[in-house]
Amino acid sequence: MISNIDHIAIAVHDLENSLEQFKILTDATDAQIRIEEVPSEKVRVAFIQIGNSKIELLEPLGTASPITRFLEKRGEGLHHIALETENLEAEIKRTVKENLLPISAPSEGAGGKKVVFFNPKDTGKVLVEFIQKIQD
Ligand SMILES: CC[C@@H](C(=O)O)C(=O)SCCNC(=O)CCNC(=O)[C@H](O)C(C)(C)COP(=O)(O)OP(=O)(O)OC[C@H]1O[C@@H](n2cnc3c(N)ncnc32)[C@H](O)[C@@H]1OP(=O)(O)O
Ligand SMILES: [Co+2]
Repeated sequence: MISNIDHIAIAVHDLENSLEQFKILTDATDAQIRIEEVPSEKVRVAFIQIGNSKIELLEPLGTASPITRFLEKRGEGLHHIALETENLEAEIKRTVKENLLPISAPSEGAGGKKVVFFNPKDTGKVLVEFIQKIQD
């Protein structure tokens, strides 16, 4: 089951600069913000927690990052939405049954959570991430 919109991600050139803007927009305190490097995805990321969801700001780590390519082709802006589930494998099986296949096998995202992406060409030109909830 998809239980929540975990985050909405925005590709940015300069994480600190964009974070300052989004702190003003959201009135977030430092306690709501977490910054992390995710080498497996070649990104540096800032999460701003807002209720049950987050805004994820993505800065590329190096030229091979998918965010580098995105910024070159499309500039800064909305990059993906992430849908949360308690059972990633079950959700992948469910979509595969409907002929909707992920881009690749699940990998490690921010906070060590398992994530998987669907190609925007199959999902209304919007990149969609599934992210597995860590059980409390
Ligand atoms: C922080 C870790 C993790 C988390 O825990 O939340 C993350 O969020 S990591 C985020 C970064 N990682 C990824 O984005 C991985 C998944 N992405 C990919 O596999 C690729 O970027 C892609 C989506 C398959 C595109 O790669 P590629 O085909 O090589 O790029 P092109 O530049 O050739 O684009 C083809 C086509 O797709 C359009 N496109 C690209 N990115 C997006 C996007 N984010 N949203 C919508 N559309 C996108 C691009 O414009 C091209 O379209 P056309 O020009 O019309 O052909
Ligand atoms: Co994400």
